[in-house]
Amino acid sequence: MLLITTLRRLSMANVKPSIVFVLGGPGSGKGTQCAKIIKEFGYVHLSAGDLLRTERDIPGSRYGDLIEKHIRNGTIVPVEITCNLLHAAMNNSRKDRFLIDGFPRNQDNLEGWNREMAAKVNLQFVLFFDCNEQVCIDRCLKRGSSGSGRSDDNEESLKKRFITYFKDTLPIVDHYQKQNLVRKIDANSSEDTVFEEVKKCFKEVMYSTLHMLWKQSVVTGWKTTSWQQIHKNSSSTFLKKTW
Ligand SMILES: Nc1ncnc2c1ncn2[C@@H]1O[C@H](COP(=O)(O)OP(=O)(O)OP(=O)(O)O)[C@@H](O)[C@H]1O
Ligand SMILES: Nc1ccn([C@H]2C[C@H](O)[C@@H](COP(=O)(O)O)O2)c(=O)n1
Repeated sequence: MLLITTLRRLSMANVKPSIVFVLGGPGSGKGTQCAKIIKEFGYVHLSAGDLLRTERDIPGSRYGDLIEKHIRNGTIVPVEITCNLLHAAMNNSRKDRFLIDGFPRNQDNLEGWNREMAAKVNLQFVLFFDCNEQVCIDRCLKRGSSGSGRSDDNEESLKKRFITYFKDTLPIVDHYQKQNLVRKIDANSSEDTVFEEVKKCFKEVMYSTLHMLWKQSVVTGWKTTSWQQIHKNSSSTFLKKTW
């Protein structure tokens, strides 16, 4: 146990915040799954959409009208606004691991992030929720009729949001796929079934990071137990508590 805690500290010696981008169509379950991930694995959840809605609702915000126009039209707010909100939320949290939900959503988002933030963080992977369009639409309409209060949970906005998703967001997923960074999850089934897949994915990434750190510690001559011993000790309860 002590050993792995030490390994983790070593990993943070060179600290850059770790980021997982969470992408998928409107209603694919990004927010729902992020809520589960933070409980199990201790990340901070930052939803670009939520940050924009909060900014829109601040009385006198100079961006309020612009944000609302984009939300209703299903188009994407200029990256300078979204990236600043994300950056501020990361700084304010004082934590070092973030799920960034609903970003980057188009080429402008990607370029702005690469300009301002990419070098300051460690992008772990992109979690991509692959979900049938009609399943997503039904979920969002149900969310709207159950009182979400969202101005875009209606058929007209959803049509536009899906046009943006197919035209602008999927190419961003492809971009990261080419770098082998995408972990695709089938998001059509129940919340719990989807989460089982999500958990597998996070555990794989964590073990492979631990393994890399363990190999480094061996290279630098640090006395360690065998990898098998570490693997045996790092149960999922352990990962939940310490990772
Ligand atoms: N696997 C699932 N099965 C059925 N309903 C689900 C599932 N996952 C989420 N939902 C429901 O579908 C709706 C949309 O889910 P959620 O808000 O998590 O999606 P999202 O991808 O974050 O959406 P958006 O991009 O519009 O913010 C919610 O009402 C949620 O309770
Ligand atoms: N990177 C982003 C994320 C969100 N928005 C705007 C436009 C979206 O339709 C809306 C809702 O986002 P969601 O809650 O579905 O993630 O917010 C954006 O412009 N840029």
